[in-house]
Amino acid sequence: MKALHFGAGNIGRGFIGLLLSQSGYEVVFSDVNESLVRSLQERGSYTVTIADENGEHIPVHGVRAIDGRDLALVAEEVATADLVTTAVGVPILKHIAPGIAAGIKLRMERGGAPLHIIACENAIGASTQLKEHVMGLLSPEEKQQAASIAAFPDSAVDRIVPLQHHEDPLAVTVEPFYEWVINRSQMFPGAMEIGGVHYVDDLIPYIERKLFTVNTGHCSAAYAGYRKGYDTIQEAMKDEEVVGLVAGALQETGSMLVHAYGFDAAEHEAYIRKILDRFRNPYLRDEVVRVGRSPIRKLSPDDRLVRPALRAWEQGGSTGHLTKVMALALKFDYAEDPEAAQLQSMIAEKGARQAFAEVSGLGADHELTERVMHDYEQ
Ligand SMILES: NC(=O)c1ccc[n+]([C@@H]2O[C@H](COP(=O)([O-])OP(=O)(O)OC[C@H]3O[C@@H](n4cnc5c(N)ncnc54)[C@H](O)[C@@H]3O)[C@@H](O)[C@H]2O)c1
Ligand SMILES: O=P(O)(O)OC[C@@H](O)[C@@H](O)[C@H](O)[C@H](O)CO
Repeated sequence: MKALHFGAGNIGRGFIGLLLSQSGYEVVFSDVNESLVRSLQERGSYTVTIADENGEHIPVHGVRAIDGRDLALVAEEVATADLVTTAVGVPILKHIAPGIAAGIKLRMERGGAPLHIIACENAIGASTQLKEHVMGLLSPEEKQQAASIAAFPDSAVDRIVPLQHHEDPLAVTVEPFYEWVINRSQMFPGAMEIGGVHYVDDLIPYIERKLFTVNTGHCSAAYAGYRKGYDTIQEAMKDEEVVGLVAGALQETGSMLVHAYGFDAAEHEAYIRKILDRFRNPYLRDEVVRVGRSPIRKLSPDDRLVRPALRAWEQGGSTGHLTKVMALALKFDYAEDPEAAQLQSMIAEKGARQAFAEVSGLGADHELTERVMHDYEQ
């Protein structure tokens, strides 16, 4: 069995590639980073280290890599794969769509077997977004035929993999915890399941619980930590003021999630506590600028801040910590992050209120915008 995985970066090598290899797949990475592709081609293996007291090294053997810019090569791999996965970042999905569309066409010409294409990105409905990009490149007839040969089940992935700073460019250190949940109801019936993956019939509660707890909490620590001059999440989580903000934001999203999905309140509390401990993992060094990266995406309507805050507000719940985090996101002026730079230019040009209204999709005079602006001024 062969899995083609787009994105040989941190989560690609440290989570998806590792798990697929352990499940018996030959893993082929497609990436546009030339030196990364060359190293993988030369070595055909890499090592994942688990960030805990044992520091286990897990070798991943028998991997291949291809240049993601070579459309014909990508299409050939898609046409002959048993599974396609991605971890490239949501904005990149449209750029990998042409190779996938060309591969599906080849597969249809050759009468190939049905294929699952799974985006492992931090977003609600990422595979569905990828499907729209891919289908947009096919003719109406091809689209109809493609529906019976390619399915795009949505998924939720959870494993903290920081930026890597090793001498070995392929080495990757990951936290021990991992969770990969896939929406079975979007799969072809009777399809083979991947070992170590949790399959569910309704993904929405899982992806929202993950995104609005792990990622809301994570970016709260990042934006507060950045403001206070900390380099890492681990340093920020030693500051009681930061922890108070993170925990407060997670109480707000937690009440909203328990109310919306009927999660057991005590179990959700335990889930939050475990996540706070994961952020504190002393064997990891996770930079605040990675976790806070792309603040425009993180402040967008369906992402980890605006969506849970709006839903909590609609339910009559508290949002005071979430609005503070959004104000801190507006203050994330890390010049090397292109979205942070763009957001700061928007703020300089139009003012913070208008910039926030545009990126969040909330009106300039929405009550939540008022609260964010109040926190921003403070
Ligand atoms: N790192 C984490 O802790 C983590 C955890 C869960 C989910 N995610 C999600 O996984 C995705 C990737 O995150 P990451 O931290 O691994 O980032 P990363 O930057 O380490 O990896 C992304 C990889 O995609 C490659 N890429 C870019 N354009 C490409 C293209 N056109 N074709 C093929 N490859 C291309 C890059 O060269 C890079 O190697 C993001 O959506 C992120 O939100 C990350
Ligand atoms: O990848 P992003 O930019 O959406 O979010 C940054 C981190 O919060 C994220 O990568 C987490 O480490 C990951 O989602 C944990 O599962």
